[in-house]
Amino acid sequence: MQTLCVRRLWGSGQVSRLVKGTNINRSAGRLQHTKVMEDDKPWALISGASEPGFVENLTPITKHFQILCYKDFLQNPQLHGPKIQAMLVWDNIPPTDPSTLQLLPSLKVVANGGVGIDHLDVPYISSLGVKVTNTPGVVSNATADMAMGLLLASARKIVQCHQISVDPKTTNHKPQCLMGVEVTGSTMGIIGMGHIGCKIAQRGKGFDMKILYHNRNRRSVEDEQAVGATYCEKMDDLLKESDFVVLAVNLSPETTGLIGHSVELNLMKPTTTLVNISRGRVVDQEALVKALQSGTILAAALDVTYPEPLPRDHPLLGLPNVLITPHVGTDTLSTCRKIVQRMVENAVAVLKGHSIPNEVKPK
Ligand SMILES: O=C(O)[C@H](O)CO
Repeated sequence: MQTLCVRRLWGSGQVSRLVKGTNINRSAGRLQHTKVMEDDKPWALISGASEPGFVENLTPITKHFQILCYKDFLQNPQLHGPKIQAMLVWDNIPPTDPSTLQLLPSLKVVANGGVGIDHLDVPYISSLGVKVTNTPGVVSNATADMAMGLLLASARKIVQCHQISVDPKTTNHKPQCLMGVEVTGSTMGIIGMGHIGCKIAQRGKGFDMKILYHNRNRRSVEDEQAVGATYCEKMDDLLKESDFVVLAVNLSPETTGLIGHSVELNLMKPTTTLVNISRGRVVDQEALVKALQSGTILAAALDVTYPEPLPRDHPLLGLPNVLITPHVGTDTLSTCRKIVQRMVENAVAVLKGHSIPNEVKPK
């Protein structure tokens, strides 16, 4: 039996009626859960692993779109075809493989929620005449906060401190192994000085840190002064000097495996902590495991890995000097609201032929 489950429009309370032109037989008597507005709003397909309704409830998407979740779309071939004009990509889960795109002949925009678009094949999507957009800027503060959170938590062993504090079997609440690393006055090397990198630098300044950075292109002197960061033309110099190396680059063919064993990890000091809030593949993970096991570097604090999540038997999970979070850099309610808002603005701009706030062009 086929079940139709177009997402319920929150608060609408309206009589069910399918948008005209959608070829679904109402007489099947399975539409009692389907609330669809009686208007001509374009349909948007939404991907993601969040709980049903999560994204739609962050901001009033339904003012602009009739929303259809990807699972429902897959299960209901009646919904394939020309209705859907926008795809809203959430959680970096992109249903943009060629076979899915074939089912969406009227698609005009793939609007990504987030700045990283490494999960999208932009040249291919663009070759179909479909625009791609992302949400830079709005993610930066939350991601920079997370970088500092990971850095501090790793340096001051906050997770271990918590575990010992709540362990009913503990007799020694302040063992020496909880001794931390001083953050104030240390040196932070930021690789990737885009919007997020700059925000991390500003935060580092608040901790009286010396800030070094390496970037494809040197920032202007004004930018450097504004964030108080010193440029290292050679990444090696940054790696040798930093107490905390923070990765804030986009994932691209040039940055894949940027931090590997034979050179980069070996250049770091045995007292250095690696913080990654960019993408897991920027680091050669096997090399990282070896470097952490052998004491080549002190610790790693990772919001991103590959894959995500790691298999439960992955060696990184068993190391005492690793702190891992599940790619939550942008996950605050207010930032997620801003992301969805921007996704929608981008998608609406494409459909209305207006200037697009954040178009991503194929390289
Ligand atoms: O790219 C981003 O903005 C975040 O990692 C969320 O995907």
